[in-house]
Amino acid sequence: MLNKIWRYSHFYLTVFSFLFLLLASITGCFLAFEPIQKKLQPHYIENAEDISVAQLIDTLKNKYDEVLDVEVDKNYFVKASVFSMENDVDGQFYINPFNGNKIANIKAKGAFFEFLTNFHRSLFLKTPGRIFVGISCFLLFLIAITGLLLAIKRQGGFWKFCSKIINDKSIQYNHVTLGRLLLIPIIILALSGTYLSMERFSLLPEIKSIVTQQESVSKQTIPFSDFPVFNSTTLNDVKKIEFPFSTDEEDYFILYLKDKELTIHQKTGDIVQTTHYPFTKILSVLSFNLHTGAGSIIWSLVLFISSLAILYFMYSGSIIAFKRMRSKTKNKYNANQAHFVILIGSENGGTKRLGKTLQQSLIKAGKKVFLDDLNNYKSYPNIKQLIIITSTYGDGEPPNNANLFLNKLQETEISNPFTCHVIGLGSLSYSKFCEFAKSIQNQVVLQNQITVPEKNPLLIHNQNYETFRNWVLEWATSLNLNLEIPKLLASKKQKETVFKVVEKQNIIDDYDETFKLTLKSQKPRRKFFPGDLLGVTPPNETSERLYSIGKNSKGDLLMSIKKHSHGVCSNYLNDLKLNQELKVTIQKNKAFHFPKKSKQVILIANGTGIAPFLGMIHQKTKATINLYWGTRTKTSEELYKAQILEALQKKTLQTYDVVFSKEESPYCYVQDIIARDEKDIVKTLLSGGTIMLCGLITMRDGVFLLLEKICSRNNLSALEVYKNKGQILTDCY
Ligand SMILES: Cc1cc2nc3c(=O)[nH]c(=O)nc-3n(C[C@H](O)[C@H](O)[C@H](O)COP(=O)(O)O)c2cc1C
Repeated sequence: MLNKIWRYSHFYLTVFSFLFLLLASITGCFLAFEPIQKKLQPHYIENAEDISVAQLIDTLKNKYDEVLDVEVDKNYFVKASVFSMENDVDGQFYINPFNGNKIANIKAKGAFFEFLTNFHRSLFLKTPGRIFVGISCFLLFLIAITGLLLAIKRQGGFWKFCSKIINDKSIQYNHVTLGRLLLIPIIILALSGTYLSMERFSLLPEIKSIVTQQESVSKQTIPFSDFPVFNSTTLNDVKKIEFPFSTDEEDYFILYLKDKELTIHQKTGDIVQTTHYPFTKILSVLSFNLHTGAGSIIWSLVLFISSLAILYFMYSGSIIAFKRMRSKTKNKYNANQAHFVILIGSENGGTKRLGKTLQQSLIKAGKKVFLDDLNNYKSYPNIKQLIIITSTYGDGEPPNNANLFLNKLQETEISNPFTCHVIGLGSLSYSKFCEFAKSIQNQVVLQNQITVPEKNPLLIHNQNYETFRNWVLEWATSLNLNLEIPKLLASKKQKETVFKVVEKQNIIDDYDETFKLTLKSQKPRRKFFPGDLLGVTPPNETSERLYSIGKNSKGDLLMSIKKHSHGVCSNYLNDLKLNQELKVTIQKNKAFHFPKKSKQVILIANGTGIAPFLGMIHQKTKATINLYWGTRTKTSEELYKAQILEALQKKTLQTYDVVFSKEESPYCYVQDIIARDEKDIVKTLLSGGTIMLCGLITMRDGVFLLLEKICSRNNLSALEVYKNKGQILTDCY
């Protein structure tokens, strides 16, 4: 409940103050450079703050006929007002406090910074603007605090707040990590700004200065340079020194320090009056310095980074909020009608996306399905299958919308029996990998009315969609369900690109017809990688077909397609003529890109699944590549032979093994030669190398069976571990 309050407050506070924070942060970024730019001025004298007042007064009295006052600003620039017989050194100007020499005239504040300061303070809206900026500043403080509370919850408690955050490359990771780093400067920025606004509108309590008076006790006249108070005070503490108006004893030195004012007898050097400023005034000076960075380059830089970070938080926060809103649940059937119930445990919406994809596939297959949060679990009168998909947070804890589930599971009476499957999403970087899914599995097996076919839940690392999709397909097959689940998670509509057919080659053998299309990108040129997917929508059709694509050594796009006699898309592509243009989309498929870090890569394909590998074998890489391909006949090999030989010659491909299932040969299927090369497989898995599979699901299942045996025969980890580590990549259909 509390967590919900923090989350909504964090969100709505940001929404209310969005525009003001945006403008204030942008101007703040520039204003942070003002103190830096000041320190780079020629009249900046290093170590000026260490000079004693006695030394400064002595120097000035000797140099000028009369001195009226001296001011020391936040950057320790010293301004003196003097009378002198020499014209050019009369009036007020900057001096070098070491020798009293004039170093620069006083200039008005730069027009640029003047403009920015006014905009930053009031957005040129005068008093209402100042009020809004002040309120936004306070809201920024509340946003920081609610963000802190949310982060503490996410990390699994106050003491774990500072523990390592695992980089799951998500925008949340950047949001939380940066927030943790810059939390304190941002809170200081927000509080000091709020304080200055409160002071401006007289909202601070009125506290009077405390004045204490003393009699001048000594009667002896001593030189200024011997005054104890002048000797013990350096310019570091001084804001202003007013000199006595005349030599009359009733006229005093007034020394304005950061926290008090001293009235000093001009003959004896005794302090005759001390005015202690109230703490509200001292805080005001401190707030000004902290909010503007005055006097410190390092703090100015911290403020600059913090202002930039606020802009980033607004961006990343918007993306996170948008993703959450997009993952809101919509149901076609209600809980009472549903035969299939999908319950989700998700904090940031990733898990919900998978649930929604399954929901849509089931609806397309004509099934009554209901999707909800795990926390809303109740009795479902018509349920047959319950699918629980959940992530894990904190240190093995439930995500926000699932913390009540385990209790509800025990308390809810089940009216009719059903089957339950549990899928866990998590990250292997956490010691308690998918712990919450495991806890659910342990609890559901104890329920009498629930059948749990799997001994263990399916555990998915890094939201690997391919693993999820494969599970769904297997689950659907076990229920005799004809389920279509997209190859890729739905993403935003892709832009269409025009390609031209530059080569087409057909091969017909005794079994089927296969053809290879070479396409050149026309305008707008599109970058693509082998393994990406090409979306083709045949004329008069609405649904897009996706093909894995390769690349030849010239950078042209390669497609390898089997012609189906009634296949609308394969016939459309086969009918394309040379130089004919076609509009397609390219969908990034990062999950099947060539691994950049692996030193050894084994590529396994059957049939037209060789297409993406035709590109990968031409890549410049330090990895050793071994290609295994299974096809039916020697004739079908002719389509790709030239490219494969070229790669072998150029040594971008190290070995190539082909097996023919319909020819006389020692091996029939790719699994057979892989079994022959067991040692290489073991070496690849142990050295962190990658095995990539592309082709038919039946081929994939056969290879997986073999790999499982190889793993257990050689005392390797279970195949699942390598899949989860991303060492086994598949693109199968
Ligand atoms: C702060 C934090 C703590 C996490 N703790 C765990 C954990 O203990 N075990 C685990 O397997 N995954 C953990 N994860 C990973 C998430 O479960 C994983 O990223 C999941 O896919 C997020 O799904 P969602 O977007 O639906 O919330 C953690 C992630 C974060 C950001």
